[in-house]
Amino acid sequence: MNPRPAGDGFGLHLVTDERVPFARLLEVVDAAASAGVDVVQVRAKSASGREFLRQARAVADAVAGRALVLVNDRVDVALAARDAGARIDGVHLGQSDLPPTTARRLLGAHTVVGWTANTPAHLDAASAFPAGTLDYLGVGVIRPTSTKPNHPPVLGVEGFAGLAARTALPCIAIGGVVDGDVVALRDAGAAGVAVVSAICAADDPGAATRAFRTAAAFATPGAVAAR
Ligand SMILES: Cc1ncc(COP(=O)(O)OP(=O)(O)O)c(N)n1
Ligand SMILES: Cc1nc(C(=O)O)sc1CCOP(=O)(O)O
Ligand SMILES: [Mg+2]
Repeated sequence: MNPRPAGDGFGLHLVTDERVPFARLLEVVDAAASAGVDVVQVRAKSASGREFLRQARAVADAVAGRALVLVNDRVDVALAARDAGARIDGVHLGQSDLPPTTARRLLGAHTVVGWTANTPAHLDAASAFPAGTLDYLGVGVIRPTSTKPNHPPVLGVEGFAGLAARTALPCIAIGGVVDGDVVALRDAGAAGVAVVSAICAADDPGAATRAFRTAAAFATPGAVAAR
């Protein structure tokens, strides 16, 4: 089960920003879902398990089936939110979270499991998992970003391309990405982009989402050939 791309075939992931007051964040999620975001990932690094569960359920309610909803880091929170009736489509796991093989077993085949891969060794480890373990890789950072303190080294578009070339898995570019990067990242092999600030900090998150969608449409192979 791959993260469902929009009609232009380019995946747009919104990762929630815990710096934004939660009521505003739900407005952002609603606007982005209306404007065609493909995936909303609930990220709440400093929340308790109980608070993270509350946020995951509320985000899933706000999305209301218009995009996939993933939980960052916490398989237990994804399971608990599902148990409470929320539509949770999967998880995004980092290198220090539960192994993707465990997540796959616990969450089942019809669940999205994404994994962070920032180095050649991570890419090779991703390829070594049994087929069907992972749906996509998050690869970054493209640029320095204040959203993730102590983020991994900056790859730039060229560094991203080098990592993406090592795997057949879809690679989602993350870290400092803006809509003006979409064409270059797609040309570099990105199956999509994941953004926090570019949508969450925008005055008009719907317009910000549409700017990514428009850029992705211009970056489709057909549109490139037609230019
Ligand atoms: C799509 C996507 N890619 C990478 C990440 C980073 O995940 P992780 O390495 O677990 O870091 P945190 O987000 O937990 O700080 C991501 N969240 N999404
Ligand atoms: C959550 C996250 N993970 C990253 C990684 O490279 O693993 S970069 C990042 C933050 C992305 O936020 P923004 O779009 O505001 O730069
Ligand atoms: Mg993580």
